[in-house]
Amino acid sequence: MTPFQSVAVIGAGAWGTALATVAARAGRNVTLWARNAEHAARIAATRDNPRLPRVPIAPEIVVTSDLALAARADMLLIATPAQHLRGAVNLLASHMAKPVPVVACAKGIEHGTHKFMTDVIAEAAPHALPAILSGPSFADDVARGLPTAVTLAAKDEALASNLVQSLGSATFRPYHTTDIRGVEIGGAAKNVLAIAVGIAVGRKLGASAQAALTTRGFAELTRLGRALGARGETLTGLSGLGDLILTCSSPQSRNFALGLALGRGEQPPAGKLAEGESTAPVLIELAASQNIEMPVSNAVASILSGRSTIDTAISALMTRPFKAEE
Ligand SMILES: NC(=O)C1=CN([C@@H]2O[C@H](COP(=O)(O)OP(=O)(O)OC[C@H]3O[C@@H](n4cnc5c(N)ncnc54)[C@H](OP(=O)(O)O)[C@@H]3O)[C@@H](O)[C@H]2O)C=CC1
Ligand SMILES: O=C(CO)COP(=O)(O)O
Repeated sequence: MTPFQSVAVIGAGAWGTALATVAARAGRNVTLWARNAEHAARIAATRDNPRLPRVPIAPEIVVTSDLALAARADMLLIATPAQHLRGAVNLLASHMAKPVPVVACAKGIEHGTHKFMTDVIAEAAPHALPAILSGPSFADDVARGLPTAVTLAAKDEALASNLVQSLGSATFRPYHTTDIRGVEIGGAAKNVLAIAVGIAVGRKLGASAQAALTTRGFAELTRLGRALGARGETLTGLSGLGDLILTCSSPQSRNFALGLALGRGEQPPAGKLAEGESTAPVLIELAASQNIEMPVSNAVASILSGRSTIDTAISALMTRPFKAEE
């Protein structure tokens, strides 16, 4: 029997709902927590979440807005947006009676502190056992049971492996690692880079430009990862290169779709969370503090803040001094 029989998912958005479905398929007793009591009641009654429409929510998943109930689970998955993760874990911490694994499922870096998600968990809930789950996985694909593989990292290898045993199934295949930082960097940076590639595609710059930007984006993600102690195999693995490839190649990605709209000169899709928008300014601050060059991410941050037009940013990227490829 798995050491973690019950799972609570905190945050009933698209990803939280998909993860609740994953845990139920793996045979766990699942609670899905929504912060809004009315939303929780509606999802519980209709077994449908407007944030992930047309994906039936299994009857055995308990949907609630009672945080004390959710906090009783053997493991907790936090699926809020990255900038709300601290607030959610702060609330949870007062209900956590014993040290339980708290798995960050958000992709980003906290504004102001430059902290990655597991560091935020460790600060907000000192008794938690922080972990992170990330990789190429669209909520809709995952919830529909399409084959998906991700990375799950915790400091302790046995814990990471037990978490994998608790969530894995024939359609959802997590790989474990102890390289928490590597997993966090890949998930945060790929969203910013996907906006860049979306812009290029929206501007009709061609398939060659799409491949070049994705590859040079990966080079800067790797540079930052190495500087922060990430392992090469994590950066080239599912949560790094894997998620970058997915997000930089599909309009199903909200980050890519945001870039696409910007590149076409259209209004970005309304009400869609694109984490890269929040991550871009903090990512380039973090890179600058480490003396790491991230020209593609810088271009995205400049465009989003209005400091640069798209055409100026593209021209600046293409006229940088020639250099050796690394
Ligand atoms: N969607 C996807 O395919 C994937 C998403 N992710 C990551 O998961 C994270 C969440 O994304 P996603 O679920 O798609 O986003 P959504 O916009 O679909 O949902 C976000 C959810 O978070 C809830 N929320 C916001 N603030 C808080 C808070 N303070 N406490 C509790 N809940 C809160 C919202 O509640 P309310 O409804 O009340 O506003 C909403 O239900 C992001 O970091 C994203 O990068 C990772 C992999 C795949
Ligand atoms: O993280 C994701 C896929 O791995 C989801 O990507 P978007 O947030 O860009 O939709």
